[in-house]
Amino acid sequence: MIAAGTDTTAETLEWAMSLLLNHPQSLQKVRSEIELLVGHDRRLIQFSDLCNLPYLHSILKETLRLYPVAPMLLPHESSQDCTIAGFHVPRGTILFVNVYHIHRDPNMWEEPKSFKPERFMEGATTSLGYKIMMMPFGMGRRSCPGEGLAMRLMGFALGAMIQCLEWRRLGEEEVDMEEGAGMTMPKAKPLEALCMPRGIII
Ligand code: HEM
Repeated sequence: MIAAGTDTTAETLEWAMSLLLNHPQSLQKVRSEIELLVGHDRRLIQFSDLCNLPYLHSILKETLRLYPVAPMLLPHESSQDCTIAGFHVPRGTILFVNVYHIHRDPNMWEEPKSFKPERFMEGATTSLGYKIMMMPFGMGRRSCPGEGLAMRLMGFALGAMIQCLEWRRLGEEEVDMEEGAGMTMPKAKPLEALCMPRGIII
């Protein structure tokens, strides 16, 4: 449980912050959302604020779409013979679901490789993919039991990092977004960035 809940959330936050550093307009937009809700009275965001921060939530979803930390989910074994998309799958076959590919399928997603948190905002005109092809936590009875906890924890952590700290890239160059190897999908190069305390915590 500890292993399943630590690398996954930490790596997703690293991907999210890397994406935000490469998309400063999204970083500014989410900061404005937080400030509009919390005000400037030095109050740290709380868990109860999360349901009123839809853009923050959309950033996490878009991060999990582009960089699902379990890109092939976990191996499953077919309990009986079945046919999937015309392929015969005998009982006892080990199956992987390539979520990384599904999340970037151009038949399902508009501009699949672009970072566009807006696609997850309510009322946005989204493609079919949004509703049925988003599965960073798996699907069905063996899907991740930590999903609710993970989304709240990551929302709070990312929100607090944005609220309390000013973030900058090391230079003009964009943050390298290459994926590394591993069962969970780490960044090939760990994120290095500059951060400074904002007025709210001084
Ligand atoms: C970004 C955060 C996380 C992601 C993306 C994630 C993703 C996943 C995925 C894809 C699976 C396998 C589902 C399948 O094979 O169909 C899984 C299983 C699991 N996850 Fe998570 N997870 C996250 C956080 C957490 C947290 C915070 C916990 C608990 C504290 C947790 C506990 C578990 C456990 C116990 C399983 C195994 C469930 C089973 O075998 O039935 N996960 N997770």
